[in-house]
Amino acid sequence: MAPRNPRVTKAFGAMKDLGITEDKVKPILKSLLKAYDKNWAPIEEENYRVLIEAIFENEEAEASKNKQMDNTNNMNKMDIAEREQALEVEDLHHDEAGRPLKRLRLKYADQASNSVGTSLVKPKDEPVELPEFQPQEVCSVSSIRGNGDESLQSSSHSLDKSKGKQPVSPNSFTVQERTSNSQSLSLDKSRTDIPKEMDPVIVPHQMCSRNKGKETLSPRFASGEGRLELKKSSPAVSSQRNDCEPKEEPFTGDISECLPLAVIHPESSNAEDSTMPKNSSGRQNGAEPLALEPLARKRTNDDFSAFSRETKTNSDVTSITDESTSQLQVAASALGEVNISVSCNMSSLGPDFRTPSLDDLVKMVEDRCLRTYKILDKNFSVMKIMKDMCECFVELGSESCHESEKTVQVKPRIDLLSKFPSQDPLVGGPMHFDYRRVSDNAQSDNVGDLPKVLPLPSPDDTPGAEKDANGEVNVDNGQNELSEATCKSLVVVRQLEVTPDQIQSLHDVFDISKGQERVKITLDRGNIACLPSFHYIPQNAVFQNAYINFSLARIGDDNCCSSCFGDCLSSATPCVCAIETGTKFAYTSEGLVKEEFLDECISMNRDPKKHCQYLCKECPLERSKNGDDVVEPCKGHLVRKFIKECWWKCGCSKSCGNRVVQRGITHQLQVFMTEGKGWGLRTLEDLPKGAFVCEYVGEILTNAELFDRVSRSPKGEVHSYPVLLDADWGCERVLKDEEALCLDATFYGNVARFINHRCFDSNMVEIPVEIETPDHHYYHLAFFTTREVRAMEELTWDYGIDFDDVEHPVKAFRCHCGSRFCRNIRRPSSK
Ligand SMILES: C[S@@+](CC[C@H](N)C(=O)[O-])C[C@H]1O[C@@H](n2cnc3c(N)ncnc32)[C@H](O)[C@@H]1O
Repeated sequence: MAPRNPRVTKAFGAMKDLGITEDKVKPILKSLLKAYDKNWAPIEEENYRVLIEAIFENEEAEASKNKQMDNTNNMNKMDIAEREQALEVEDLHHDEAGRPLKRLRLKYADQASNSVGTSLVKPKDEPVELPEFQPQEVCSVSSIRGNGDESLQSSSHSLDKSKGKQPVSPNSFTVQERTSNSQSLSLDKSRTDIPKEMDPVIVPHQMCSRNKGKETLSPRFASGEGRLELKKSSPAVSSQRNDCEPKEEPFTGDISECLPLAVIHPESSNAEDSTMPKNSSGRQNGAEPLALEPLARKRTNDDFSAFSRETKTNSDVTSITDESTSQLQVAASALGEVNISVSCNMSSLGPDFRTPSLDDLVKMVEDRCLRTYKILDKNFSVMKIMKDMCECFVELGSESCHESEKTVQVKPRIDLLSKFPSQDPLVGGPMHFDYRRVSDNAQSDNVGDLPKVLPLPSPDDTPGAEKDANGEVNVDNGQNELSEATCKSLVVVRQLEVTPDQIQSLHDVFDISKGQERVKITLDRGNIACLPSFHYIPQNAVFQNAYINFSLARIGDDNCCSSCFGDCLSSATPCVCAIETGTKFAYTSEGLVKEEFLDECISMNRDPKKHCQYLCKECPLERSKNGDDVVEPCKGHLVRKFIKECWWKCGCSKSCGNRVVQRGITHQLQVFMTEGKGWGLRTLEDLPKGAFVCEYVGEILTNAELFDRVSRSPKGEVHSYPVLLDADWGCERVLKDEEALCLDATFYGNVARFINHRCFDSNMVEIPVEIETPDHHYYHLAFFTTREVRAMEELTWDYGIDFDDVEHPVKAFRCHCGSRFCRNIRRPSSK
């Protein structure tokens, strides 16, 4: 076992003198060291005052939690008299038999109430009586916020602002609320109805006063978890003026402090803060000069979707004191330093823990990712993911200034090893990835505008610039301490000409469905910036005029199996929902389309001429081509075989085997770049014949809307191939414009928008599926495999495109399907 760090020993000794055991001290000390970036000085100051306070707060938070639980349990059982009696006994017990920590704490707290933890925020309207040792300043209360426009409630305004260094008292703590609620919250400790996920995070305010005039790093103690995290009081994060922020004192530019100037907390960066004045460029005005652009910009759901997914959901954050074990923070300084920090709960680390080597760590993570996430690319790299994160952060943050900046130097760096010497058994800590942002702009004196940027000659000219094996330029001009990294460095030099479309795409690498499908839909790693911009929707949505009637009243008894229960497929006689498919269900119990039915569908699609075609009296397609003047005769629409699935009004269960398409995508799919056809879709797993892959989802347009849209679209705008829902068009009556429907996935769509066409022998066939409507006017278009499809095979369907129809508003492409039956190849070149 390595010798223990003497400072650790000393700290344990000092705590032992106070009757605090090592096992209580250890997690707190570890967290503090992490919070202070291994700077012992503030911890050792004033005979470990910070440490003692943090231990007290942990104790109290735990006791408070237990007490609340006990009270809730007891209250349910006792009548009022018993409650009063019990409270008296409890008070007595607390007074007489308080634990050493509690007694110590009371020495400071002449106002301490009976209820544990009353040191927390007082209600706004109650004046706070301060003990004489009330601290000079109080950190603002900040909050992990949801996407709403929640405002923050701070108690700080009601507290004394008198100067002078004071010992920390129970009343000197404020509470950070983490909430996903859209309501403002003022946490009153007397309340027992505080939801668990709003467990307070306690901030020893002295950290603020100590750092007055500089950016403040407040260690936040997540009660009950023995965890601290660094938190900067920034207006971009806390929407109320921070009382401990430097109001008069400008930023010193003291890089040695190396404090984050802005922090994006998971799901917290709804930076458009109505309480903060803005200058004409939309940035925050006022005395806080250091908030970075990325935080001053309005955050959209899409913008941060990748971060959100990779970080935490609101509920994750709010349940921090329970199951949550990790948190991601991104911090940026005005000097262009960005620090991505992952905090993990290390409470289970034993005393023998040794910091592993960086190479071992990276290797292990990569192995795990390859196994766990079915990543098939053996070149997958953790460093690449971290680099991507840095790039995304830069690109997001640089949106407003990208015109004036030519290059960005991204330099993620893992300094885990150099920062955490292995001989200190207590110190684990976050991985830091640092990068510098550099432009050819002159250095700005106005720190309130943009982060300062350093002039950068072309990377190749930069003194100390070296090209690594990948041709990436690694710059070290010796001007900053961070560039003296002894660890691995990655440098990427890239143009900042990134459009918002590309930014959105960058966010979708890990799941282009943004969590809206049951499975993740990944994007192949290559060329991620080129993915077309579109909104992922998992279900069709009406664009504007389409007439679709979903009402339950339309589903009569003869359209649903209300007397069924359980699984319709297992009943002896098929129910009414099977009538559509000839009183036989279309699906097998494995959820596959039955072979016989499937083969018929394939055959009809492959040779429509051979099969029956409807002819409309007045074809909506021709009508939209030619207007109302001369409507050409209908060229025919394929007669289609429908599947009818059970639905809400049916009596069967949700897991009934006659519900396949409505359950959504279940197989692992990936969008990838094909040769000659743009993006395509492939399966990452073997699929049997008849398997449901996905449905074609898009905007439901009227046929007229589609043609109007296509004709107005700028030249060169690529439309994903729209589909007509024309199965019903051949019915007796003439369809009105709003009744002739189609689907367009160009702007809103699902993964099907990436499926390419293959003439004749495609491995998927589209089958119309009736779910929530009793007729064929509106339906779902679902793709099923026509044969076994091996993992990594591209998925294709035959668009039914007539390459000779030059009048079709959606222009045909030059087909590169590669099929030996390709209809486009046979087309005479003159056409
Ligand atoms: C539904 S999208 C498919 C996804 C598309 N490849 C992309 O990159 O977004 C249809 C478009 O893909 C292209 N495409 C599809 N199948 C093709 C094929 N067999 N040969 C050439 N281009 C094809 C055409 O540009 C077509 O308009």
